[in-house]
Amino acid sequence: MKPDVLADGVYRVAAKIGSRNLFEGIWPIPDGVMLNSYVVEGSEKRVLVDLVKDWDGALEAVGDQLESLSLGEGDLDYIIINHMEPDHTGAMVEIVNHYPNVEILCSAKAVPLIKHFYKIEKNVRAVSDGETLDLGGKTLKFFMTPNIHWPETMMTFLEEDEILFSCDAFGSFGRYEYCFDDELSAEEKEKLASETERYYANIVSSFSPFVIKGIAKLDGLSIKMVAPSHGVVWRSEPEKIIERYRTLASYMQGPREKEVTVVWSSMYGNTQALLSSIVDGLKSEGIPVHVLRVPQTHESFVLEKVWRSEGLVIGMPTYEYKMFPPMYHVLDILERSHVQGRKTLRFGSFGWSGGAEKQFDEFVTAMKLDYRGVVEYQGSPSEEDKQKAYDLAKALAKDING
Ligand SMILES: Cc1cc2nc3c(=O)[nH]c(=O)nc-3n(C[C@H](O)[C@H](O)[C@H](O)COP(=O)(O)O)c2cc1C
Repeated sequence: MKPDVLADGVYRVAAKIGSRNLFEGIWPIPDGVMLNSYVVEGSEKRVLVDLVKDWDGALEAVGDQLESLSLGEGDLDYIIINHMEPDHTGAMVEIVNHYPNVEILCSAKAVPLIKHFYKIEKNVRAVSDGETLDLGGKTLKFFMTPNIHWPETMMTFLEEDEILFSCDAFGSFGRYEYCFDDELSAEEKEKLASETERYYANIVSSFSPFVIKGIAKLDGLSIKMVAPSHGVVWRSEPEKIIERYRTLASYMQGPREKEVTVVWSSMYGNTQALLSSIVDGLKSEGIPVHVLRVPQTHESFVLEKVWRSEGLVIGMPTYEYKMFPPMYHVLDILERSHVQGRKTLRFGSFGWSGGAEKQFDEFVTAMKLDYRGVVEYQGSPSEEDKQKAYDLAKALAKDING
């Protein structure tokens, strides 16, 4: 890859990470992910904003691009660390060794993390909220935006070119042929939209109140480009991705989309036997329905759909006096991501004692679900069970549609 030019003296140096990797060791990335760093050259000082980890050749790729910008040994004055997560800092030791006199600028909360993760204490300086750094004709301004995504997170704004280096915020999964959103084909734009939403749900959703606060902090800034550390640079209408993130964050408290996500599992088909009654009942009200089976569908995709949906239906049998284990895992992920308040139904089969419902009740409480009831039956469902499921699902959809 070659560096991409954002403005005079401003470059993206990026690496494409392949699809065989899991992001954060959990989340599938069937279309890979971008690791973006940025170079800003003033007339006096040169800066690298965010780093990479040595992952799938990223360090070499970014190193080659830095060399092509004549950023050889000794030619870099500052490294800005917006966020300490190792996908943006993993190669810090190698990069600092290459630029031994470089000064690292970061938030106060990042200083001890740099010490403990990388044993680096020399030439590390905390910057404060609103502080500026003059590079000679280019001025960087720092905004503390804690918890988007870790407590030490900040963003960096290049005043003259009106470019926001936002690190994890406004990011997306996926690898893209081109640097800027307006260069993508219609097909790539579609992928970008859905990979932005899945990235948000998987990585950022739990921090939604901080996203809303962080966006409020950016109010009043004239932003020409949003340059995150994953995905593309938003150039065509940067306010749209900021608005999109505001909407995604608002799904935590609501309002959410008038949609229902049905998450179901079944060992021998008895729970599955009620699925069509549920789906038919929902669809009879014309509401969009997402139907996802677990464990066949990874929780990454389940979380994406549940995050946006006002309605949730969980189908699962009893297993060893408790919930079917893959569904327990999915609900645990949903709870950690602060999925709350969904209008919810459950259905499922048991053999002799039941037990799934008792354990599910704990999630109903923890997730503050607006629980509309359960259709639970021994063995296979009766015609009455099917009718009850249809009626409950229809009533749920009707209520959501308002
Ligand atoms: C490994 C295993 C453990 C089970 N444990 C229980 C149990 O503790 N209590 C119970 O009522 N049924 C239990 N069952 C029975 C199932 O809940 C029952 O077969 C149900 O119909 C399965 O639904 P499915 O066909 O949707 O998988 C168990 C079944 C299996 C295979």
